[in-house]
Amino acid sequence: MEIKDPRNHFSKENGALSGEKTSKTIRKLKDMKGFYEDEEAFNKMDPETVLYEVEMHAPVKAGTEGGLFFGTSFLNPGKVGEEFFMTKGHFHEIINRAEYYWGLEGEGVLVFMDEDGNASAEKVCPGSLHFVPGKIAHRLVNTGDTKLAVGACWPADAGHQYGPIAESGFGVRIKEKNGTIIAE
Ligand SMILES: O=P(O)(O)OC[C@H]1O[C@H](O)[C@H](O)[C@@H](O)[C@@H]1O
Ligand SMILES: [Fe+2]
Repeated sequence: MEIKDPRNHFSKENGALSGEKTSKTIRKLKDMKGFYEDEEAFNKMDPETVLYEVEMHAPVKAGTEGGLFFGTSFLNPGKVGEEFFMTKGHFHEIINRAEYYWGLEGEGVLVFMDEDGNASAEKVCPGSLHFVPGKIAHRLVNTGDTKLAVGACWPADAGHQYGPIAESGFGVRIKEKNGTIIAE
């Protein structure tokens, strides 16, 4: 029997993916209307500004029970007003589905929120490991001056539920005030 070469690779430095069945999603400022607090600052910025990119390895179809997806998110550094660049954030469509995140490069914060709107936050750094339990919304924030790269692995049938976040946010925003990173 032939021992084959691996079909996929990820960069040990920043998690960049290569190989079969990988895809890339780009999210720009214009995709996040209503997500940031300072609408005046938002409207002054170039809507084509790239906020983050997600590379994904999807060996099975979305919705496959028992399947897994593997991805790396790359968040650019920057702010809208005082608020750091962040992902949209989501609950899973099948809400009890959990997920792992791990920090690869850069500095950030992972914000969690339960179904009652109670929020909490953890620092993300190279080598940090984060378990996101089911029924918990999650959002990544880049609090550094460099790109934040974070790996993730989640069930292929988890799906994304953005509605509740678009409506009422996470109850907490990660900002820089007087040179300090705060959650308020
Ligand atoms: O979907 P967003 O909230 O914009 O986050 C961007 C992406 O971040 C991680 O890689 C998640 O595991 C993905 O499922 C998610 O799509
Ligand atoms: Fe998720």
